Amino acid sequence: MDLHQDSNGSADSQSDGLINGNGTCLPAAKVPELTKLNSLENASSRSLFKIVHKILDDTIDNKKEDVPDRVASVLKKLIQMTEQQISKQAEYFKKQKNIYKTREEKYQLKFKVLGSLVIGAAEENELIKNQLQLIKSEKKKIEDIKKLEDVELIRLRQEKNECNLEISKLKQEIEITRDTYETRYVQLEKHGIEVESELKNKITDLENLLIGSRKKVKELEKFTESKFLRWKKKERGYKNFMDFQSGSLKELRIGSESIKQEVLKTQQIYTEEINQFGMKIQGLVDAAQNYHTVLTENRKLYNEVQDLKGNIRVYCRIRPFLKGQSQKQTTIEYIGENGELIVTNPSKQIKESHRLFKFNKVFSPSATQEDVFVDTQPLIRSVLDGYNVCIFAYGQTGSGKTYTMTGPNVSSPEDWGVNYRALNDLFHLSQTRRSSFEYEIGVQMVEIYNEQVRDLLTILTLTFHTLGIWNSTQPNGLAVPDASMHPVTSTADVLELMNLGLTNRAVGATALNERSSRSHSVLTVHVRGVDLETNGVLRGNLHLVDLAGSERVDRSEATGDRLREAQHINKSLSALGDVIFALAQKSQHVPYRNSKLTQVLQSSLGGQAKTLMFVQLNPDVESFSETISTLKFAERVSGVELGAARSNKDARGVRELMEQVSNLKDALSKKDEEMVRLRGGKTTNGTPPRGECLSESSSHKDLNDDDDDIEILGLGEDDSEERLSDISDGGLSMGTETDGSLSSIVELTLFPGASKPPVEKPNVPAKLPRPPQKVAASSRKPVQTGSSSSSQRLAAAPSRTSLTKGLPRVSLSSSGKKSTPGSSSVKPGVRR
Ligand SMILES: Nc1ncnc2c1ncn2[C@@H]1O[C@H](COP(=O)(O)OP(=O)(O)OP(=O)(O)O)[C@@H](O)[C@H]1O
Repeated sequence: MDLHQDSNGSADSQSDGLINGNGTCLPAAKVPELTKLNSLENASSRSLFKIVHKILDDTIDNKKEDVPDRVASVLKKLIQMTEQQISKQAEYFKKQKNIYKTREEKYQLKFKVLGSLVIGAAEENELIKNQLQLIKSEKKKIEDIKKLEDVELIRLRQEKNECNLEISKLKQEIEITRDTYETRYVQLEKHGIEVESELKNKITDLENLLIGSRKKVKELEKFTESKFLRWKKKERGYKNFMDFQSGSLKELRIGSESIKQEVLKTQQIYTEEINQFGMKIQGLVDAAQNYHTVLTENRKLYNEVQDLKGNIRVYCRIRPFLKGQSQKQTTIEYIGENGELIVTNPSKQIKESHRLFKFNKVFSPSATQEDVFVDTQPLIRSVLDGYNVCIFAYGQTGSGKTYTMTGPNVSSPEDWGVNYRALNDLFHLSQTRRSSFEYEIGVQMVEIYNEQVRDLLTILTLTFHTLGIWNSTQPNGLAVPDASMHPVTSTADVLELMNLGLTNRAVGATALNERSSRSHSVLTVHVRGVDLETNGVLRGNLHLVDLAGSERVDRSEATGDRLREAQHINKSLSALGDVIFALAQKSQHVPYRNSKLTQVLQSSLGGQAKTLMFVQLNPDVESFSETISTLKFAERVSGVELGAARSNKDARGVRELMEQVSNLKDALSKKDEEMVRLRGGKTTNGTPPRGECLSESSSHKDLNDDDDDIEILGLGEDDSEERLSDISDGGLSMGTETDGSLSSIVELTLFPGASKPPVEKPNVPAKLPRPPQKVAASSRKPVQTGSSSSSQRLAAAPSRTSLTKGLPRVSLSSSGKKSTPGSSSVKPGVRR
């Protein structure tokens, strides 16, 4: 606030006077009095300033000396007032500030309220707008309806007019109709009166009739009553009859109850008996199980004996249908676990279409390379013990010979055939024996093509060098010394060499098989072992032979070179058959020299070697006749005994083996006795149990197994023997062929486990297949069957039959040179 203003806010004093406390201006002459202290108290600041100015002016003008005290007091007062005013002003400002603050807050609140009010108002506004919109649309609709109603109203009005017109018309019509009806009514009334009188007459007539009818009803009631009484009588009679019937029914029930009790008793007795019977059967099952164990052991022993006797083993392998052949019909009807095989020609449902063969083993199409090798392994391993072993694959083109011997894919060990697996196994075994033996293994591989021997392990040149063959008595035991010998120490070496060999192998094309091998390939593994303890040397060699296809020449449609090839192949296969046969006959002369193949294999086909033949079959029905001739050949081979295999070491070993043979024979006879005991002792006709017979001829074991099976099925001894004897009529053959009608019987009798139910045939054949061993065995005694005709037939059986019966004939005629006399036939029971 301006200092020139007093506390009451009065106006400025005049320039020449002072303003007093009431706001009036003081004259300048009174100033000195006012400056006295008590009067200054109430002076305003403006007047004080004026006083100060006056004093100062006076002082300047008059130069008075008492001025300073008064001035000082005035100034002091002035300052105090100024201070008070300032503090008042400050307080006033503070208050004002607080007031403003509260006002501001209030206003802010109001602002907020107003803001929310504004938002609410806006929303409301929006709603109202919407409602307005709705009302507008509603209004429009109502207006539309109203328009429609107006139109309707006009239409109704028109209708009303029309109706009015109609009504007036109708009214006129009604008037007319009423008049006509009235006249009609009068007429009808007249008529009614006439009819009434008529009806009254009729009613009196009817009443008379009713009286008559009532009379009749009464009569009828009397008649019905008498009938009812009669029926009642009858009912009583029936009731008596029913009572009698129910009485007898009760009696029947009691009777049936007692029968039931009896049946229950009988059932109980039966159950007990069945339980006892079950226990007996259990005993029989146990016995049968033991019997089977004994059978298995016997079979093992038999195999060992057969091994020692030197029987040529025959394994039959059936190849599966190739891709794209799945729709083809198969000729294989049955594959038994014990080497039985039934082939049939499904396209010809004739009697002879079923044929049974029996070999050491039959591998089904699903058999793996490993399965095949596992059964071959023991034979291969004996090479390390100094034995000569020959394994060859025989069969028509495309039947799987190369698959079995070599395998389809060398790079995959699972596909390896017998060749690779054999060498692999030999390496493995020689390693495990290295502490007691030191082995050297060498490999030769030759091919016999058109009767020329060629080395397959030299680098291929355009012209093959034909090699000479030495006989096996050469000091080094090599049949083809000129063929390169390759020492091998690992499977990798073998793989490398055989790859070279396979590349070099001559492959020709025929109509039957594009890849058909038209040559025999012979892989020979030579093993030389030194016993580190005794320094004794043993030598063994293994011939692994993949023969060329055995099919007939006419079928392959070959001409020219191919015909010549086929003739050579057939000639060598015939020669192989002849050699095997001569060995079986113990002939003085064995015709090794008839073919290069037999010359090469000489050391492994002799009496001291172990021989295994894989018979390969194509299951395709088109190959049926080839299959049969292959199987016939194999069947003949399977019965051939070459004599005990001998190890190529000192004689001590042979003696040991002979001892082993007699020990095995003893063990076998014991087993036979045990088996007879299990089967229930002696036979009914007093003959010694067959086991005793068989113990004398242990090589009959397979047949014996069959006999046992027959007996289990309840066929009489005599009967079965007769049949078995009859079979030998077949001559040489190891008697395993049979006709079509036999198949079911064969299944039932030889393979009781076969699931196929036997089909009843009208003519049961008198022959049963006879496994080869029985016929071929030298020590076989004629079986006492009580049927003289069968034994006569056995005696009268042809003495010799060609071993090469199943072989193609073209080569024989074309070569013009047949095997040595005696080699073309075989005795039915090969005697030793
Ligand atoms: N067990 C099998 N499993 C699968 N395929 C097989 C079997 N056996 C043979 N094959 C196939 O059948 C075909 C013919 O087989 P392979 O060449 O071994 O017959 P082959 O008898 O050696 O014929 P060739 O007389 O011409 O030498 C081949 O494609 C082969 O892979």
